[in-house]
Amino acid sequence: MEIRARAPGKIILAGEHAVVHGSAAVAAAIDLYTQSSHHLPPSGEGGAGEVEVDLTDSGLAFSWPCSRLLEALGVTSRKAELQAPRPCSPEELAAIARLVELHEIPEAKIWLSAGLSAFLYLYTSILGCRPGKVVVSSGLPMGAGLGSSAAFSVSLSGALLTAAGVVSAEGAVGGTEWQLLGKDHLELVNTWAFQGEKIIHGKPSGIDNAVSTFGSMIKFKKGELTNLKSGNPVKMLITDTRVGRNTKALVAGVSERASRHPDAMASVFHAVNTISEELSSIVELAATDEIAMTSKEEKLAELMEMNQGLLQCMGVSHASIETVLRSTLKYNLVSKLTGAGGGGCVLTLIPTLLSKLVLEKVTTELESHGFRCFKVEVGGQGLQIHQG
Ligand SMILES: Nc1ncnc2c1ncn2[C@@H]1O[C@H](COP(=O)(O)OP(=O)(O)O)[C@@H](O)[C@H]1O
Ligand SMILES: C[C@@](O)(CCOP(=O)(O)O)CC(=O)O
Ligand SMILES: [Mg+2]
Repeated sequence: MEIRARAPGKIILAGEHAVVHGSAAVAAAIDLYTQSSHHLPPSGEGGAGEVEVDLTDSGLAFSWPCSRLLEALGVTSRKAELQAPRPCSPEELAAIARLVELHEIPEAKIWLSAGLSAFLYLYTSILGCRPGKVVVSSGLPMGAGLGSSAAFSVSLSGALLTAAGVVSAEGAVGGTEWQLLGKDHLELVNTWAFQGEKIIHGKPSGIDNAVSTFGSMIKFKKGELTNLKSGNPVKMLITDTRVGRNTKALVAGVSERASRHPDAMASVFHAVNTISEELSSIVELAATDEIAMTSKEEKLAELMEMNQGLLQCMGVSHASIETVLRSTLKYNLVSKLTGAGGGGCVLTLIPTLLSKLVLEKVTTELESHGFRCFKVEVGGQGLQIHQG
C-alpha cells in the first residue's frame, strides 16, 4: 500500500524575518509541490528490515537498519505523543545527527543533512523504528525562499501520520486524485511539521508550515492564522537568482543584529508589522474597475517597496537581489525578496494592465543575468493526500 502526500511551497508578500520576532506577515501557497510517498513493507517482516528514504531531487538514497535506529533512539513513537508532539530534545537531535553522519554525504550536498535529520525525527517519532520506505520529490527549488523546507516537513508529516492511521483523508479535490484532510487533522499535521521546520531552521515562526498545510493566502502573527480572501487575483513574477543560501543562518543573523541594536530593530519590526497589516487589508479589497484596480496595485507595490527597504535594514538583501530590483524598476515594476533573502527568490508585482511585451522584455533582461523567471498560481490548496 502506498500513501502519497503533497504540500505546496509559498511566497511571502510581506513580513519575513520580522514574523520570527512577533510581527504580522502575509503569505500565500503556490502551485509548486513537494511530494512524499510512504510504502509499507510486505506484511510479516516484524521488527526486521530497514527505514529507507529516497531523496530523488538530490539523486541520493539513505537507509538505516531498524535495529540500529532502535539502539540509538529507543522506541520513540508513543500513542499519546502522536496527538501532541514533543519537541526534539538536544540529546535526541545529537543521536539523530550521528545516524545521519553514518552516511557520507558529498560536501556539495551537505545541506541535505538538516532535511535528513528532520526526516529521521518525524519517521521514528510517528512510526517508531518500523521498516518502511519514503520517496520524496519536489518541484520547488531548494534553499531559495519558496518554503521547500516547510513543504518537505508538511508532506512527510502528512504521509507518515496517514500511514500511522492517526489522520485520514475525507473530501476529494475536484477533478483530481487528491483528497483533503479535515481541520483537526490538518492542525495535527501542522504541529508535527513545525517540529520538522525547527530542526531545519532553528527558530522558525511557523508561517511556512502553516501556509503549506492550510493553503490559501494567510496573515500570520505570533502563531495565529487569519485566512485572507483575495479580492482580485494577485499576479507575481518570481525570479530565482540561483544564489544559494541557508534560512537558518539568515534568521540567526537577524537575531544577532536585533541583540546588538534592540531599539532600532524593534522599530524596524514594528514598521514591518504595520506594512503587513495594511497589505493584508488591501489584498482583500475587491476592485471592480480599472481605476480601482490600478490604485490597489499601486498601494500593494508601495508597501512591497517599503518592506524591501526594511529587509535591507535587517541585512538580508544581496547583490543579486539588488540587480533584480534595478532591472525591474527600469520598467516601473516593484520587487521585493521573498523568504529569508541572501539570494534566493524575488517577487515582482505584475499589474493587471501590464502589456505582454513589457513582461517579455523584463523577463529577458532578468534571464540575461543568469536568473530564472517563472509565474505561479497564488493562494491554492494546502496539503493533499492520495491513498492506493
Ligand atoms: N525535497 C527535499 N529533499 C531533501 N531535503 C529537503 C527537500 N526540501 C527541503 N529540504 C531541506 O530543507 C533545506 C532548505 O530549507 P531552507 O534553507 O529553509 O530554504 P527554503 O525553505 O526556502 O527552500 C534543504 O537544505 C534541505 O535540508
Ligand atoms: C525568514 C522566514 O520568515 C521565512 C523563511 O522562508 P524560507 O525558508 O526562506 O522559504 C523565517 C520564518 O518565518 O520561519
Ligand atoms: Mg525554509
